[in-house]
Amino acid sequence: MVDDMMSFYTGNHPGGVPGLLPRPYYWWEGGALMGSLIDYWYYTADTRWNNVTEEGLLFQVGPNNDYMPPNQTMTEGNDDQGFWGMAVMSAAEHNFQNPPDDKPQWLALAQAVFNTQAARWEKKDCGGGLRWQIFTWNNGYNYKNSISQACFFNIAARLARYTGNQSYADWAEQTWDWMVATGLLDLRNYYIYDGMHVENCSSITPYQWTYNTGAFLQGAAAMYNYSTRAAQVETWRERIDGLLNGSQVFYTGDNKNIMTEVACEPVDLCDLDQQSFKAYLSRWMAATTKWAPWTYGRIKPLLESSAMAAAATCTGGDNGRMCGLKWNTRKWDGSTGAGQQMAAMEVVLANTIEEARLPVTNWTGGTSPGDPGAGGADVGRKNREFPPISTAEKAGAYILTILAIVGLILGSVFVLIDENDRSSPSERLVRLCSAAGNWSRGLLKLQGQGSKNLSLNKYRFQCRARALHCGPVAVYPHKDPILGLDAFSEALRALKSHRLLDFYAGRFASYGNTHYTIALGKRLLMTNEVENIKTILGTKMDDWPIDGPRLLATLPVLGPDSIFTSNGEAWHRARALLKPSFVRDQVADLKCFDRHIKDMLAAIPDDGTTFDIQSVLSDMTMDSSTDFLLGSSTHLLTEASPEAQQFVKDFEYASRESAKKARLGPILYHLPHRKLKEAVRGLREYVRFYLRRARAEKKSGVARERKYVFLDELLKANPPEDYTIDQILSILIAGRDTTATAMTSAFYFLARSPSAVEKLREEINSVDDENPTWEQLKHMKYLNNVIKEALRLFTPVATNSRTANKETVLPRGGGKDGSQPILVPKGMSVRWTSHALHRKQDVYGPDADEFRPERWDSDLRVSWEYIPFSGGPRICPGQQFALTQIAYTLFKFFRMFRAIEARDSGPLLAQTNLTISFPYGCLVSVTRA
Ligand code: HEM
Repeated sequence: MVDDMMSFYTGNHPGGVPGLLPRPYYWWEGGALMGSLIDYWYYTADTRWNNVTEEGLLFQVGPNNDYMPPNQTMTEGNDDQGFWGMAVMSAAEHNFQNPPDDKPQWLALAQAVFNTQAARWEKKDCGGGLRWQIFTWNNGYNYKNSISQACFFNIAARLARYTGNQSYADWAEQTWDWMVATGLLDLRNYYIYDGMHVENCSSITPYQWTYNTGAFLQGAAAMYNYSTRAAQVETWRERIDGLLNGSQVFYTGDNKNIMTEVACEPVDLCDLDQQSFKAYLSRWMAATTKWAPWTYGRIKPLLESSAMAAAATCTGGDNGRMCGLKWNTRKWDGSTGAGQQMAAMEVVLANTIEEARLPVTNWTGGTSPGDPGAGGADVGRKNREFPPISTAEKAGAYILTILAIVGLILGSVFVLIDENDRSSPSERLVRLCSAAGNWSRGLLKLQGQGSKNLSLNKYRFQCRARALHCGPVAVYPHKDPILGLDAFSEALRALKSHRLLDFYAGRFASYGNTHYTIALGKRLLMTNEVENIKTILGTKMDDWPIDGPRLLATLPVLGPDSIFTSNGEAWHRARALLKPSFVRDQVADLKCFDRHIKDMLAAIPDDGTTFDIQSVLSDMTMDSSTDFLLGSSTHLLTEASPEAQQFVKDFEYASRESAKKARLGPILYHLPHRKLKEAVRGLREYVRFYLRRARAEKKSGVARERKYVFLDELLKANPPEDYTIDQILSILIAGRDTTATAMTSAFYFLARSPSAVEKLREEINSVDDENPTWEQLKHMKYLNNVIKEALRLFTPVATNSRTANKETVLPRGGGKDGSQPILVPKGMSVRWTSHALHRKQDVYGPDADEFRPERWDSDLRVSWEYIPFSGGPRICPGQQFALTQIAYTLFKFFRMFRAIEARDSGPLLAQTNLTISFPYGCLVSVTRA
């Protein structure tokens, strides 16, 4: 096992650096590996690796013999230094071969680490503790994490035991007390949480790692062993038992006895660092039994079951012996690494702890010379020795400066790049991304590299995700490392060429059903997962209000109080007001509609001339909508008044421009748009005129020509005038273009499918009445299949979005394969495309892109996989109204015409605004029956 572990080590190869694991492993893990080598020798007495170990431990001490080598200070944290300190402490305790006299000695090195860290104890923020990072300029300086305290506590306690010096014990006590006082160590369950930012000491990052518990456990055992006063002995005994109770959280499996890195293993998100953590819990649990012997009966069975499970995973790699990460699967999980090998080896060796020697002290055979004053210089804490800055780094720094300014212009962030800041471009990049928050790079890059040496501040979210066992999606569909410019310009090109829906579909195919994308420097989560859409629209609707892009696209026209733009109470009020107006009587009243159909049919050339059917259908839906809503049609198909023509012009302009504005993003969105404002004012005044007329007629008791007018129904509740206008315009926006698009796409497909037309006509002609009733239409199966299929393939609301109003979880998209839950941060907008959803081959079969109305005759069962009218509480209230109109139009059309022929070739391109429309129309010709 040791040889397999050492197959990752290159420090003893020609050109290798002693003590270091090769990149991408961090420096600290070299120290941890040295600790494993000392353990290996301690348990087995095999000395083969001792010289390599000694060489590695001595090579990394740095010029002041305190494990602060200048080339590591860029990222060195107290915990990193601590791991080297604990390794040399083990060397002293096990009487590992002592270095030559002219070299620093193990115990003195451990004391140097302790001294430098004790000097860093800082009371100002959070009342004490060590910061994670040592240097003010490093990310993570403002974070106080448990592992930094754990390493310090562990070394202090062991030094107290080894040297008998009470001042070490005092520091250990103080560290323990501070951990408890801050809540990082929760005495109710002895859970140890990750850490906290000094800006808010009460906001604790709540995930738990095995190594924190392990380091405190062994330290507590050292304190127990060191203590002489009965009360103190009893206190530490209690604490050890408490920590052992708390450690139970790390054991999973049927019998809860297999060690597991629970914050990352189940979701396949353990980074390179975390892959090794179980090595340390194993190491320190075993060591605990030496100083707190009563724990043996409890610890040994856990080590045994874990070792057996770990060994069962060691069947991988080219040699068939490499160990995996997930012990509780009892088979190799396909992963290999130094961490996996260290962990498996340590847990197996730990099982022989009973036979192993007791660690020594100064009085019980310890031979390592100490130096209580070592490490006092603590160089680097205030001054850093910089590696020379290269030309490439300078160039990188300039680029990043420019990008930072671009970030400001785009309204995202500005990262001040200080002339004296000598950090490398990649460090700056990381800082830029972290400050940007919304920018893509932060989470992604660091997730790949392991985030240990980088600020947890920027990973707070990722860490939360781990803690909650829901991994972030790992795929970012842009190549540009910073702004995602190429993805953005590709999307813009697709939008301009009316292929945005294909572009989205391509992204889903390439990057999975849930992935992040970039729009104007802001991250946006794309999802095509049925479960996620159901959660957003249904089960967790309250977490997902209309906001972000979806809101911006309608706000200029509708204002914040309409049914289409409001949320919460305001939305409930608007919905309650409108819902009764969608009554069955009105839906089934086809008389109002019949008039406009007749106008439309009369406007169609029946001499074989090519015409754009979308145009006549749009006119018809505007005429019928205004008639139904206001009691007065625009009569676009016959003799529209100049006011009506202006109204329609304003309506179309305002819809188009507000959609465009939404695409500019939240900053540029606020630029004034005078023409849009004027168009909106015109729209509202037009509706206001009819509203006042309806009020006046109501007052004077003038009878309506038609029995049902939507406005009359609304006025029964006597809402304020502008509020009523908001709602009327909402329905116009919601109902007009959607219905026109649904009809256009039905004709588009029928014009290309003579057999479907034949079948449809057969069904239509089987009805005796010229004017079918609502019930008759409902019973026409093929007709309804045609409509369903058209709504599937070109669903009018092709994309939609919502924005999380709190940190929340979606069921799918996290983890390596996207099958795990995913944590979504507050403020993140999530977009789905019903267009892509409706064409999923796993739901609709390999011919999902084809128009085949018959598919609805089969046993195709869909629920959230088919959502042309959305779903959940905000489901379209106009659904029956729209379906009836479409069915009636098709019925009347095919009673009059026996054939429809496509007069354009090429794919049907879609312009994507709030609803889709066909930018080049839909050219057809017809033949009279
Ligand atoms: C084929 C035609 C139609 C389709 C495909 C359709 C689709 C939709 C969709 C997908 C939504 C949800 C939008 C969102 O939550 O962001 C919606 C909402 C809505 N639709 Fe429709 N719709 C159609 C016709 C109509 C008609 C004819 C009316 C009214 C006469 C109407 C009134 C509404 C209203 C008021 C809402 C907002 C509901 C709410 O937020 O509570 N729709 N529609």
